[in-house]
Amino acid sequence: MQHLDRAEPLWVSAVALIDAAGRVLMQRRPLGAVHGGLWEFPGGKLEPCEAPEVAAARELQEELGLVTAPTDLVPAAFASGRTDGRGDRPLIIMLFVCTRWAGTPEPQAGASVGWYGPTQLAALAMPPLDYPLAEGLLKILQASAF
Ligand SMILES: Nc1nc2c([nH]c(=O)n2[C@@H]2O[C@H](COP(=O)(O)OP(=O)(O)OP(=O)(O)O)[C@@H](O)[C@H]2O)c(=O)[nH]1
Repeated sequence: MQHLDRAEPLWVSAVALIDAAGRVLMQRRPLGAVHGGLWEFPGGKLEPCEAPEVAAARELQEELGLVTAPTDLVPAAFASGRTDGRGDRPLIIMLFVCTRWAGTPEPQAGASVGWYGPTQLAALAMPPLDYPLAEGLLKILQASAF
């Protein structure tokens, strides 16, 4: 009999911004934060009753000052695990691909961003669930014309 987990999952939306050269924007978490210094896809937690695409667009605006339309966010991959740091609950991260946005990424204090090609992306140090997300993304990028 499987153990029933009664903790509410934490739902997170994340975005792979792809530029004209096929590079992916990654964000480095501030040192001292949970997963400090690691590279992740920009994004964040869904607010109550918020649709994943809407959360993803909101997080891009809040974290990087970028404007995107939720309709320009294409579902690409998801990863499931458990939260690290504070608490221990199921964690589900939904990754979208986006090739159209307005603005130049401006990371918040302590964070930084970089554009990475597929080989570089695979070699970055990331939080645990960003690895399967990156793997899923790279398969999609290989198979498509993004
Ligand atoms: N991207 C990513 N986030 C993870 C992983 N594991 C894990 O617990 N998280 C947590 O998922 C949450 C992502 O939401 P967020 O991006 O809005 O969080 P945040 O940096 O503002 O930090 P916060 O939790 O202090 O508000 C964070 O609490 C982060 O620590 C993982 O493998 N990848």
